[in-house]
Amino acid sequence: MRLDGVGRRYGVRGPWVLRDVDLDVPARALVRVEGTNGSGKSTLLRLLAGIDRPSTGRITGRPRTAYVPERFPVSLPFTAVGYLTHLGRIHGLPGPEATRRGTEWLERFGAAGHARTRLAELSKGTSQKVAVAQALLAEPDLLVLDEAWTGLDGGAREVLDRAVAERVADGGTVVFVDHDPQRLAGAADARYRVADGRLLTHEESGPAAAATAAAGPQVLIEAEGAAGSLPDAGTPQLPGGPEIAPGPDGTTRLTVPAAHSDALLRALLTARPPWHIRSVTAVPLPHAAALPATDDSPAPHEAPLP
Ligand SMILES: Nc1ncnc2c1ncn2[C@@H]1O[C@H](COP(=O)(O)OP(=O)(O)OP(=O)(O)O)[C@@H](O)[C@H]1O
Repeated sequence: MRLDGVGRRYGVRGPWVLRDVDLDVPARALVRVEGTNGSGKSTLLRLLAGIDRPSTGRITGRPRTAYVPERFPVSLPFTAVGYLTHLGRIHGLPGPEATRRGTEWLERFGAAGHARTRLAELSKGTSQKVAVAQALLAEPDLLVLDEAWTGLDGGAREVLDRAVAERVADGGTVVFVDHDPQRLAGAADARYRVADGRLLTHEESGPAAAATAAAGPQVLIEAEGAAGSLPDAGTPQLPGGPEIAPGPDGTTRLTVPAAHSDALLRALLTARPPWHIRSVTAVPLPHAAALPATDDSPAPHEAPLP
């Protein structure tokens, strides 16, 4: 499956929760997604699970997918096994096979005694076992787990850890979010972080990367536009978290690490109404002044944009 230029905002004027997400979801892989509260992890997982659609961009090549949402709809009028049979049929299984697999997963999770209990009467932990079982019984090619371990007892967490490993061993892909940084520690094939509306690889987002970006080359963008046209102006959601200062003739000067300048330019140019870019200038590194000057030192690059 592939995400190309995917963005998601809630409401036509809402702030962008995700922007410009390009992602190849590999086959046979365990993928961890991290990020602070409210950064957009669940939003990304809903897009990956296919239960929400991007506001912009495209998702192609969707495999057979199952999803454990962050919140389970407990008010549905089913017993646990009735619900699992129903969901199994939605996943394309014949009814008796869906019931067999559902019952088996309830047994594995130590919840067989609640097979005939109505969903509304289940404890939170047992509801979560049912939520996880409905996804596992489908044996999907892509399994999306949004904090699926939360509320499970220790034994059930181990069963889910094993089930995830089995899915990947069978050639599936599991994408998960979990608040415990030790969850499946060391097993993930890829790690991503949602930050400032962007999806970054673990390497791009680590403290070392942040420090390198901050200490590395900076770019000064001089632009003209209506402050109100940038929904995220002045918030960390603006790519690269630029330093913003008034410039000459009513312009605004935005300084960002060079690694984020393209993303910031895109944000300015796609704002409504769009900003006009006056100039983009590489800022010399602060320690450059301490180095002996040479005649062939590169001059700061200054490039007015069309
Ligand atoms: N259905 C919705 N309607 C409006 N805004 C939403 C909706 N769902 C999420 N948001 C907003 O999108 C942003 C990202 O939310 P999301 O739930 O994706 O973050 P998260 O990283 O999963 O957070 P948490 O770690 O707290 O679960 C938040 O500002 C949230 O308020």
